[in-house]
Amino acid sequence: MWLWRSSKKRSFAVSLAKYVADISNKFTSERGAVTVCLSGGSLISNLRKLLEPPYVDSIEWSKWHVFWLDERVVPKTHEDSNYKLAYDGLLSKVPVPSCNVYAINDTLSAEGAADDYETRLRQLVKNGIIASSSVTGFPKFDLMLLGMGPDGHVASLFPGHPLVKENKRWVTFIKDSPKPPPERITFTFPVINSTAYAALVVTGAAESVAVHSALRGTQNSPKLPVAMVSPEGELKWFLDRDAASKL
Ligand SMILES: O=C1O[C@H](COP(=O)(O)O)[C@@H](O)[C@H](O)[C@H]1O
Repeated sequence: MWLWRSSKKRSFAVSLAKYVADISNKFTSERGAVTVCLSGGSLISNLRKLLEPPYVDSIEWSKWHVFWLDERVVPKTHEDSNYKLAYDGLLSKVPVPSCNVYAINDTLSAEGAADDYETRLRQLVKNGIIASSSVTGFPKFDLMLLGMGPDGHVASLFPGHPLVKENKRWVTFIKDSPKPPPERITFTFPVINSTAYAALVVTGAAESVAVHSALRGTQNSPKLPVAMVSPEGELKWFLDRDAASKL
């Protein structure tokens, strides 16, 4: 596990952009494509330096395939949509082909949208766009960019919720999310933990207690969802000064 702590907001965003660009370049040159999973929340603004030189010009955006670790079951035009957040803040400003952007079907129920997303992922594994983990048999995305809420949730996997124990489904749904909106779909931990590269990108003082619990907690501390992120590949934490303030 690798930890990057920042004392300046600017260098935090630059370090994150360099990390994403380096991984993107590795996969696009090695296998002609890169599968990138986005979160909602503060992540998209934390990726802002990707839109500036040298990163915006060095990334082969046409080879990106974009997924969501979790999505709120709302229309794509709704202010709560993680797709809308990413589209407005990143995807509308770079030449990722629209056919490579895998948004949920927002006309379906939460159950239906989760089933549909999992079916589409299975198809993309079959045709080789998404790799498959030889260790777990779950899909192996190239890069997951995870945010974390102040309660230690990642994707839409919340502390104490039974979904954190789901070990068969690739994508599941929640109808009682403690954070609004209540209906969401989410990747499960076996999928998250099969990724090749994962970055936990955390900013803000409100998150510092959960960061401390995940990184310095004792065995007696309750295990937050964020502490269950343990990929077979590489995990890096990107913390700004406020999020790291209790370490
Ligand atoms: O609801 C959500 O929250 C988490 C954390 O958001 P943040 O604003 O505290 O960074 C986010 O990672 C997730 O994708 C989103 O649906």
